[in-house]
Amino acid sequence: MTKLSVNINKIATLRNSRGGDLPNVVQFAKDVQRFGAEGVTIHPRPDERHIRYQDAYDLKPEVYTEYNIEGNPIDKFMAMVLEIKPTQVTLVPDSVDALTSNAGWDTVKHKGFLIEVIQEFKNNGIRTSIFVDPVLKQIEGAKETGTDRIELYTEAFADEYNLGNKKGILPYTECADLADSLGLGINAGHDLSLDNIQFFKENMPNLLEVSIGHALISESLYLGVENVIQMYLQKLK
Ligand SMILES: CC(=O)[C@@H](O)[C@H](O)COP(=O)(O)O
Ligand SMILES: NCC(=O)COP(=O)(O)O
Repeated sequence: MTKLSVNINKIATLRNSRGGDLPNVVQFAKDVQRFGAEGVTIHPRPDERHIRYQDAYDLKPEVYTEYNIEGNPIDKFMAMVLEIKPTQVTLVPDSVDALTSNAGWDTVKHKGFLIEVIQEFKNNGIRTSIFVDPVLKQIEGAKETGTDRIELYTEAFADEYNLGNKKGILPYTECADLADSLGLGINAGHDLSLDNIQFFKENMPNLLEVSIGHALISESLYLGVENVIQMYLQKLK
């Protein structure tokens, strides 16, 4: 059984575009859980252009499933996560100006830093995960940091799948086998969608959790628009 954690960054991005509180991020988190999502993921960035730090606090009492906070562990991020104490923190090495996450950690180069940060989160009872590319030496490096889990960065898989190349799954299955043998839990995310998720899941038997945002929110718009148009037409009669 693989848990679905819904990344609600896009809801905050839409809200921020008009400055008000529509759509309401906390209400959306409550709704996705009511509809069956098994977790809520947010990824606050230093410039807060998507989800804001205040949202992370506001969500805390409302997320009764798994609360996963992703981000680069700069001081401000660490202080916030240590105060909120979500179920899981996922460490992502984003640069400040990254449009979206675009690389996993170099777990070999940053081993010392990651050991320190992970220890601090674990001492506070927060499960840890590290965002990594599907590269065997990065999985071995992740094991040495003491992390509970890895999150496999799935953009490369999604791109290949889109092009019709199903072999793009192979680095992921190899890394998953290795992670499993090392006792690391396996999460995955980035560009997963209704198109590719079933194939990914079927090939990753030990997949604990996926976090999905961009495609899931876009698909919700496409799949919901007919209903909403009909509702407007009724009111305009
Ligand atoms: C680590 C990861 O792949 C996601 O957190 C992704 O970065 C979503 O963040 P944005 O919605 O800010 O692009
Ligand atoms: N960790 C990945 C995530 O939260 C969502 O990524 P995406 O579906 O928005 O690409």
